[in-house]
Amino acid sequence: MTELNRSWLDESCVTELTIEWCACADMLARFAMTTVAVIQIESDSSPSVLCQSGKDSDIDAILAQLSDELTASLNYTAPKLRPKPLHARELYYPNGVQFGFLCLYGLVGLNEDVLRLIDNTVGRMENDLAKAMKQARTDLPEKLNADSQISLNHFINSFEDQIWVKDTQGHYVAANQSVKDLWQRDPVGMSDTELFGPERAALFETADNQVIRLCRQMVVEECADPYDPDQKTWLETFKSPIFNEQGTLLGVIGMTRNITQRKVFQEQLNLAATVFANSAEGVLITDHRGTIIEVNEAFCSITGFSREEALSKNPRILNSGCHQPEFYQRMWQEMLETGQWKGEIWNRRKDGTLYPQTSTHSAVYGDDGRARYFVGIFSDISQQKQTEERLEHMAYHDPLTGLPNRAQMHTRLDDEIYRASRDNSELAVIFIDVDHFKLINDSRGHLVGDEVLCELASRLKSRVRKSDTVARIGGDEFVLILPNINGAHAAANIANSLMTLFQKPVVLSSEENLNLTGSMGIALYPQDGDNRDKLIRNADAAMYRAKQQGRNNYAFYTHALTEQSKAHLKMQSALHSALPNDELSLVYQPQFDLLSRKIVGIEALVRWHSNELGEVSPADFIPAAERIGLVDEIGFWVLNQACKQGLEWLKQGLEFGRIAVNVAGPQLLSGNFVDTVRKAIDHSGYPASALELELTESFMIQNPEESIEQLCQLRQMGIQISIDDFGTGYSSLSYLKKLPLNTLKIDQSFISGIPADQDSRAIAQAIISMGHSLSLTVIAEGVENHEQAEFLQQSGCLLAQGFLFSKPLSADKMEMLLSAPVFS
Ligand SMILES: Nc1nc2c(ncn2[C@@H]2O[C@@H]3COP(=O)(O)O[C@H]4[C@@H](O)[C@H](n5cnc6c(=O)[nH]c(N)nc65)O[C@@H]4COP(=O)(O)O[C@H]3[C@H]2O)c(=O)[nH]1
Repeated sequence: MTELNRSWLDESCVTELTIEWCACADMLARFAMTTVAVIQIESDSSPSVLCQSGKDSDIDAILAQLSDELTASLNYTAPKLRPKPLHARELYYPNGVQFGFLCLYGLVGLNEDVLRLIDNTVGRMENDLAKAMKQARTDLPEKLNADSQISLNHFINSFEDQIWVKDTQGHYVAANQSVKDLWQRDPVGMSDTELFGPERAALFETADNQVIRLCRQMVVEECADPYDPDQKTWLETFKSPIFNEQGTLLGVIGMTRNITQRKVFQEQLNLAATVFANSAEGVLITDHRGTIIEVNEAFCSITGFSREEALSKNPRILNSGCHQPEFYQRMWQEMLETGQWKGEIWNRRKDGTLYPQTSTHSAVYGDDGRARYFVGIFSDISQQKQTEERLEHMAYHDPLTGLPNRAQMHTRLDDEIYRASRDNSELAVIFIDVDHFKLINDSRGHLVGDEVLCELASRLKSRVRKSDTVARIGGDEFVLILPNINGAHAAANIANSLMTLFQKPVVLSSEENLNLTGSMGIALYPQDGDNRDKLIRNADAAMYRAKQQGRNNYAFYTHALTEQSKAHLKMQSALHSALPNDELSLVYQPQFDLLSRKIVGIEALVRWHSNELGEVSPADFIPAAERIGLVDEIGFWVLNQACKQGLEWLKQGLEFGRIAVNVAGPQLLSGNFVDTVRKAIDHSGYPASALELELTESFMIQNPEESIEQLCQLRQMGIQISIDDFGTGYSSLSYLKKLPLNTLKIDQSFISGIPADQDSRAIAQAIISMGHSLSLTVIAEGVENHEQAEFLQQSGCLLAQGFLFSKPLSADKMEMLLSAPVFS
């Protein structure tokens, strides 16, 4: 409190001093023979003359000069005033604040005596100022209380905050009860040094001085409460300088409150802000309309959107399109109902890549109970998902070969059984065991064993369809699940082809070759077991039988199936040599007009006399040829042969109407059937109008599109089209109308039931009338007796073939028959 010159003195005190100092001034004026004045400096008003002796006309000018200087000085900092008169001495309060000047004007000379008297006078005056100040300090509380109905003490004691007043000397002159309670003493008369020690006092004083210098209220956050040993208490003090009506500084008043709680909140807020900013989890905050109002750094690094790009957008910018709208509807509904939603979402980053995240969305409610904000906290769980997938893969796969393990095989088999039962289809389970694998392991070591297993795994995988399962269920045991298998033969075919996988030696990394064999067991669903355990058990049992039978073999669960499939396989392999070995031939069965008894047509039927197997029925080998892809070749041979033979007979002048040749469905599906037929006709020179092609009804129904177009082309060539085995395929009238047909051939299963079976009779009659209504020729096959012929004739079917008239004949015999004019 050094610079500012404000009076500590009230009016009565000033009057007293004026009286006293006037006498002093008079005495000095007389002794020094000059004019003496005491000027009081006040910062917020003009300097004033407190007392004056003698007369000096310059006094007004001097006062004006002082006033200008004071006004020019900033912030109430009093300038070191040096009035113009010859001699002036400054007057100070004991605390160093300047009170004013003792001025001597028109001084003739300054001798030692005058100077001593001046010193004495200044000393006396400053002594008076000190006394007055002391008195003023003592009187201050009473002064503050004066004329107040509510006493100041009442007033300040009613605050819980600590209120105190210090004088310009830094002594407490007033304190409310709260101060006394907290500090456990009455601080009045004491200084901060006495109360808190010099260090803390210095801090307080610095703040006090600053308040005084700025001459306005300040808020100072002060260090921890000195009485708090843990230093956890924080104080906030409003400090303000106190001035009297004249603007003289009286001291400093302070109001201190405990802001520890606020500090704690503030710290928590700071902490939360730091957590928000530095969290590894992405955070986004939207307003109640769903507009993004804040995101954190992690949000930006996860999504790729900068803060500026995200703000004021809708979180839909992250929409991946992977979820249905209902998913988001359910999410919002749950959040609005419960205030929170937790779950996993697939989102899309700015660069378009998808990523999974776990999210917690929470609503933040306002005082009115309405959701004001929504906070979403999320983590990118791509890594976690990958780990989970890896773990799941490990849980369900064999680590050595990467194939599904036993657990996975069980699940897949259950699924396939369910599918097969739903679709009414069959499936096969094949159990494979490497023969003498233990020997390999023991003699060559486990590493070689592992190499063998890996090689086998990849061979097995490469041999089956994608929808099939190859599993390794332990050691050298593999299990194959083959859904949608078409019977035991198909399973046997696959088993056979799997056997060939063992034939090629395994080339080890040491470049050695290792020859292996395997044994397999096959169980079929549903015939060998309708559940997983039964199928596996039975396939396993079958595999043991294969081992017992000498290994390097496969076996079905039932012995009969094994034999049958082996026979089939044998037939299939023999079939490959049927054409090259010239083992095929044709026989011819005539077709008759029942009224005229004349031959109106001949059906060509293929025969196979296998060198290895003997006579094999076309009912067996034609389907086998279809399976192994030989039917086109055989069909072409039959067609050529029939055309050649027909031309031969025509050349001989024999009349036989047409030659009918059977066509297997796959021939039509091959795509170049029409060309094949054209080639056969062109090569042989046989007239197309004398050729009839027979297709089964079941094939035409299953493949209507493929059939109709090609049949139309054949018709255009003049070839007759007949539908074989009619009545077994449930063709509708409307479908039949679309087909370019000439003839319906009633299936022999209906003819065989005539005359005894009423249904057969009715069906035959219905077919006959249907054929006639469509203007088609109707012929019956498999007529074996007169009753059947009689019935057909009466029912309007006038064409027939069958053992009653003739069995299929060799070309020679047929020729003889054709030469005999009429059948009797
Ligand atoms: N029980 C009985 N059977 C009679 C009678 N009359 C004729 N059959 C037999 O009935 C079958 C008629 O041929 P499919 O219905 O076309 O049935 C044929 C046909 O679907 C197929 N097939 C025969 N040859 C060929 C051919 O060259 N190509 C094609 N794709 N299939 C052929 O093989 C099936 C069987 O032929 P096959 O054994 O020759 O048997 C012939 C024939 O010998 C009879 O009165 N009673």
